[in-house]
Formats: sequence, structure tokens, C-alpha cells
Amino acid sequence: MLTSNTLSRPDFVWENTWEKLSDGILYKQQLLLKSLGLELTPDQLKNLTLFEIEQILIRMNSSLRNYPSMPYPDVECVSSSNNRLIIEELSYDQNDLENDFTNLFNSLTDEQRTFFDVIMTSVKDNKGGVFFVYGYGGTGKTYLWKTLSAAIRSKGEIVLNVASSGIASLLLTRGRTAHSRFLIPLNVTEDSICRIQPESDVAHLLRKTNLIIWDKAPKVHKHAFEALDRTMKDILSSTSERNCQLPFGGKVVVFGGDFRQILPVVQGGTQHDIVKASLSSSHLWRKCEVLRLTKNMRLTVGNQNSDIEATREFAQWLLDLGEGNVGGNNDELIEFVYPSILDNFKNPTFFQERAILAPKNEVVSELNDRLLSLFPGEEKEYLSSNSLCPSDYVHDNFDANLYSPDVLNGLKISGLPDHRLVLKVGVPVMLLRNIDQKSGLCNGTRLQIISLGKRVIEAELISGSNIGHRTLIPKISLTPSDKKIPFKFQRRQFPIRVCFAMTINKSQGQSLSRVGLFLKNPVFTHGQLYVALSRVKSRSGLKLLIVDKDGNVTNKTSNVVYKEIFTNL
Ligand SMILES: Nc1ncnc2c1ncn2[C@@H]1O[C@H](COP(=O)(O)OP(=O)(O)OP(=O)(O)O)[C@@H](O)[C@H]1O
Repeated sequence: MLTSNTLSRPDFVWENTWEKLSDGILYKQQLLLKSLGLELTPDQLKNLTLFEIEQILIRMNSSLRNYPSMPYPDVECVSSSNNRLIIEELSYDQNDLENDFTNLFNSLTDEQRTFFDVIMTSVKDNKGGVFFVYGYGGTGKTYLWKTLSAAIRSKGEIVLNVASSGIASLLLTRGRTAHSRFLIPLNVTEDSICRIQPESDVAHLLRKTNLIIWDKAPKVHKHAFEALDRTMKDILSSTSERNCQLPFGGKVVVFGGDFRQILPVVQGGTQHDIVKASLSSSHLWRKCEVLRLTKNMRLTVGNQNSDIEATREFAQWLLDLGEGNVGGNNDELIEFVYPSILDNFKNPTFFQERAILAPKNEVVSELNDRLLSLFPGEEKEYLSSNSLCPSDYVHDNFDANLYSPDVLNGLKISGLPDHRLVLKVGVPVMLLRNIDQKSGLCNGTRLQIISLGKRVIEAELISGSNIGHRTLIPKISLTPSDKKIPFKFQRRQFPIRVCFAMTINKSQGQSLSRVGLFLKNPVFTHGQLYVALSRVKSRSGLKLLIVDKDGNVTNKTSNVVYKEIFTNL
């Protein structure tokens, strides 16, 4: 009708018929995005229909621009509507979010409110800005992230919530790990960039994003932030040349965390290497405005007076790292954390908030073996299959024969399941890979074994966001990235490890109420003692067993704090 010029008022016809004309557009979009549950707002539907008409006109050598009274589709909006990532980030009920926002905002403390205003002003001004919200556990950082996210999402805008580890990302609304969200290479170096093509969906998502929140930032190597900075400058320079001069291409980025906790792991690195690898040693740190939260909200909100007093005492003791509930022996420690384990292990909540912590993997394995042998039931053994990655042979057949299966089977590597995995029904295990973050299955998630099949293991989540859910774990192929190994190999095994006991590094981000800390060796890096002791809320939930070089129980151990990390905060 348009091309034959039979309409005197095409806009009038459009306004009265667009709903009928849009028939099938939603279905087409659902197929395109492979999301049958997808819904579109009337404005999105109208715009897509108009875009469809424009495509038909273009094919007929015409355009809606030839009909001045007709509206023209918002092409930017159409490309967003075809971007699954943008749709996911916008699929919120804005009314619900507005209510959430009002509730969260009204109870912000004065300092949270000040920082909220500072960050929101930068978002509104659209001039970019980098912030670091610095506060120890319980000062309300997550609460601030939730308030900022609700404020921006309730207006139909985008916030990307990421965290440095899968387990920490579960605490954020629609949280992801920073590495998976921004496609940061695993072995990041000083000139790495993220694997984001300028015209990809992720690039368009980044262009449309109003705020990035990156929680638990101090744990990640500074090169990861620098890779994201370079990539964003590149992607956003297509919007304005000026953006390649601004940190993170002119987007507002808020980091959060606590430098008292464990810093980036640098294999074989010295104190100097670790401090140099941290965010506060990056050139980006000079652009970062530090906002300090000081009030411990965990102590003040929802606690009885007596609890507050007890917790305050504990917090003081923690901060001073004084003497603990020290003494006893191995068995007493086990009995403290897992009292009457044989009577209690069937109780579904028993393993949820308990763990024995130790600094090193060898001690953790000893404890796990011991507890596994005490545990009732039949043992089931799963052996892995290992193979060298052929692409990495240096001398073809020579390399292939150099490392025999026994050598590969014998390798014990942190983060990789052992070749010989022995399990029993009812035993707590920890996942060693991010399998499905949406379902709470992250590196660090704890589960309890329900049944042990030949090819799959059934287990129930006992930590994180989906406690009580059951899942099936298959064997997967894992390639370790340990630089100490001069070749690449693959291990096919269930990505789990028994976790009656775990290393202190693995416990970061876990919330526990009963912890036994076994210091057969003293802690060896910055933040470990602080992380181990701050897993619990009260002193009664903690027992320490310290053993000296000669195996005698003592009440002294050494702490490791790299003081220079605090100098430029
Ligand atoms: N302004 C507030 N009003 C009400 N409750 C709050 C407020 N701020 C924080 N809280 C509550 O205090 C507790 C601790 O806050 P939150 O988890 O945000 O701290 P955090 O700094 O993120 O801690 P961590 O670093 O250990 O994850 C939570 O239960 C949170 O809901």
C-alpha cells in the first residue's frame, strides 16, 4: 500500500493496525534468540514491526524515509533487541525493582548513601569514573551493589555485576565471574586483551552498559583489569574518539573488596611479586577514587544486644589476631567441627556450614582421607584417564613417550581432581570448575553425595544460592594451567574433591559457622590467617590447633601481612 501510494495518511493506518501487523514478530524473535519464554514490551514490538516494514521497502528500492509522516525504526534499539545478552540484562520486572530499590535505599547508612550518590552522579553524567569501595567483611558492600543495581535496572538500564570467583558471584543479582563475562584470557599477561570482537554481542552489551560492578577485586591479577581497560577503550572508541583516552573507555566501573584478604596467587612468586600483581599496583589505581565503608553492618542489623556484644568482642579479637580457642589434638578438632558425625551425617543441614581449614593441600588431603575412612558406607573408586595434549609436543613421538601414564596419573595439582577419587554416599564434596553458574554450580560450591553411578554422580547442593537442589555431575576433561609443568595434559575425571577439610584459599567466599583451623604449618601468604578466622561470626564457632615443627601443640603461630599493600590505599 505504501509503495503504490494508495494511502493519504499512512501514519494513521499504521497507528491503527500495527498490532495486527506485528503478528508473528514475537515468535520470530523467540526463534532467533532461542528463547521460547521471551517477552517484548509494546514499544519493542512496534519498533521491530516497523523495522521489518523498512526491510521490505529497502528490497523494493524504497524506504520509510520517503513517507515523512511515518515513524522510522530505532535501529540501535533493533540491534539491541537481537542481542540475547542485552535482552537478558533487561528482562526484569521494573515495578518489582522499583519497590526493591525504595526499600534498600531507605535504609542505607550515611556513608553508604554518600557513596551511592557519588557513583550514581557519575553514571548520570555519563563521563565515566573508576571507584574502589574498600571495606572489610560485613560493611555492606553487597548491600550497596544491590541498591545501585536496583536503581539502574528499575529505569531499564544495564548494570553488569561480576565477581572474581564463581562462589562470590552467587551473592550478586545476576552475577557472573569477571573472566567469563568479559572473556578475559586465563593466562593473562601485561599486554593481553579480552577475546571480544568489536561487533560481537558482548561488545554491544558493553556499549549499552551504564555501570560495571566488580566485587572481590583484590584477588585478581592487575593484568586482568588492564586487559579489560584496553579492550573497553578499543570497543568504545567507535562511539567517541575521546573514549580511548578515558579509563575503561569512559564507563563507570566500581571495584570492591578488602585488601586484608588473600591477594592474587603468583606461582612461585615472592612477596614483592604478589604486591606488584595486585590492583593497587596497577597504573589504573591512580585513576581510582577510594571510598571507605567503616561501619560493620553484620554486627548491627538484626542481632540481639547480647549477640552484638559477643560478636563485637570477637571482631575486636579478630582484628587484633590475639590468642584463640587453642589446643587439643587432631581428633578433638574433628569432633569440634563434626560432633558425633556418625549420628548426624544424615541431617541435611549438618555439612552446610562446617569445615576444617589448613594452609596446605597435603594436610587437607590427610584430614579428608582420615574422615573418609571413619565415614560409614562402601567406598567407590573412580580413576581418571590422562593424556598429553598432542598440539604441545615439542619433539613429537619423543615427548609422547617421555611422560608415561604413571607419571601423568601421579600428578597432584591444585584445582585438579586427583587421578584416584574415592567417595562414599553422604560425603561432602567441593566442585572444582564453574559448571553452571545460574544453577549455583561454581568452582567452590559444596555438595553432598546422594548416589554414585558408573558415569554420573548425583549430589545435593549444600552451599550457595540453590541449597537443597539436586544435580548430576558428569566426568569432564580438565587441562591444568600450572606453569611448573613443562607440558600440557588433559585429565578426564569428575570435577570434585572431598571437602571435610579445605585449604584456606578455597574457603575465601564461603560462609561457615563452625571452623577448625589446623595449623600444622603456619600460614604462608598475606591474608590467609585473616580469611581463615573471619569465616565465622563468633568465637565459639572456632577452634585452632597449632602444631610446631616438632609436632608439639603450641599456642603461637606466625601471621603474614604484606604491609606495603596498605600504603597506597
Ligand atoms: N544499610 C543497611 N541496612 C540494612 N541491612 C544492611 C545494610 N547494609 C548492610 N546490611 C546487612 O548487613 C549484612 C552485611 O552486609 P553485606 O553482606 O552487604 O556486607 P559485605 O561488605 O558485602 O560483606 P562481605 O565482604 O563479607 O561479603 C547483610 O546481612 C546485609 O543485608
